[in-house]
Amino acid sequence: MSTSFTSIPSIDLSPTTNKQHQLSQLHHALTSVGFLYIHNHGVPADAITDLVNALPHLFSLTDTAKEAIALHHSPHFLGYSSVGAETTAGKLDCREQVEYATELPQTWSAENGMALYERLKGPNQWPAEYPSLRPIVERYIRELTQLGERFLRLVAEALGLPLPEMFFPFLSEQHRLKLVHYPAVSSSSLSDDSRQGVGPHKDSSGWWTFLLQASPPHIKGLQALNREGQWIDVPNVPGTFVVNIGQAFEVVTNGVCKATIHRVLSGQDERFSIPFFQGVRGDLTKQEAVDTLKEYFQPRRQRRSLEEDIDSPFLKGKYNTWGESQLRTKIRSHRDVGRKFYADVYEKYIND
Ligand SMILES: O=C(O)CCC(=O)C(=O)O
Ligand SMILES: [Fe+2]
Repeated sequence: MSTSFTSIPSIDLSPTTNKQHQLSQLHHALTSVGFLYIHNHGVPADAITDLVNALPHLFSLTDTAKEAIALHHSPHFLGYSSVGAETTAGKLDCREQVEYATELPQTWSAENGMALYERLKGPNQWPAEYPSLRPIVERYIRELTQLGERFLRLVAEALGLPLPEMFFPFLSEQHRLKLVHYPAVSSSSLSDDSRQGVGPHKDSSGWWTFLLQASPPHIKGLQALNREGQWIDVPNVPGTFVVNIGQAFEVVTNGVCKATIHRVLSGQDERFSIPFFQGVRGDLTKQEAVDTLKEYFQPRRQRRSLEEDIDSPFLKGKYNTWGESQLRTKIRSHRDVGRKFYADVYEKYIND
């Protein structure tokens, strides 16, 4: 569990910053907060502004154009989904989104014996009405892939691992990017809990999340939960990414680095955001995740069981690989896609 932090630390990634100070700040953020900002991150400003400027245009495409790239056309769960298509913590979220990923060919086929979760990898859907979007998104994914690797080296150092690339073998070749639009709601009469943009959750789809808040700083919404049960605002600080731990990283670090619960409240202004989910390799097994780096991560207190202390559906679930656990989550959240492309396993994943 995260501590009773009341603000989110910010780490300077500049190569010229004081290294000792940087690593000790990072260590604190990793083990006590689970949420941080990074600045001087090295991603070129125009790679960011090009994408930020694209979002209002993308989401103002016609319903027909959005339908043409809808998620239900894609066995890879890539594409557009409309407001009300997702629930989190048992309640409907209020956001529309387009999901992209590292552009890959589909190599899975029913005949070639590859694991079914390999079918999550495949090509994106690009809107014909907005051809200039593709190079902008592809460049951004490339830049964030590199940022993710730079950051992971520093994390390994801050956590005292002997080699900077010790987290790399857990990564997938596929990272996922969501372009998200929270429409404005008339919120004057609503309590915080009823303005659900996205409900309370830990990031379950990746290793680390790098989030770009893509609306002006006065537009709030993102909040992280501390140990006292207080929601702490995570405002948009220009020039930063918000970085947070995903559930697989929590497992691999033996619960020493926690994935912190967060949510988004909708407001009277629309809001845009862009989370990048660093991908985890599909064939990673529970055993491997738990054992590989265990010697470096001793929990601070005695625990009765691993599952008690590490709150991870992957660890608690029936399925042994990360890939299968992800596929199950995707099918359960987007049942139309599941029924259409994964008929053989649909019932199993819905009812297990
Ligand atoms: O929109 C945001 O600021 C956060 C979104 C988020 O937490 C998510 O999509 O996992
Ligand atoms: Fe999230």
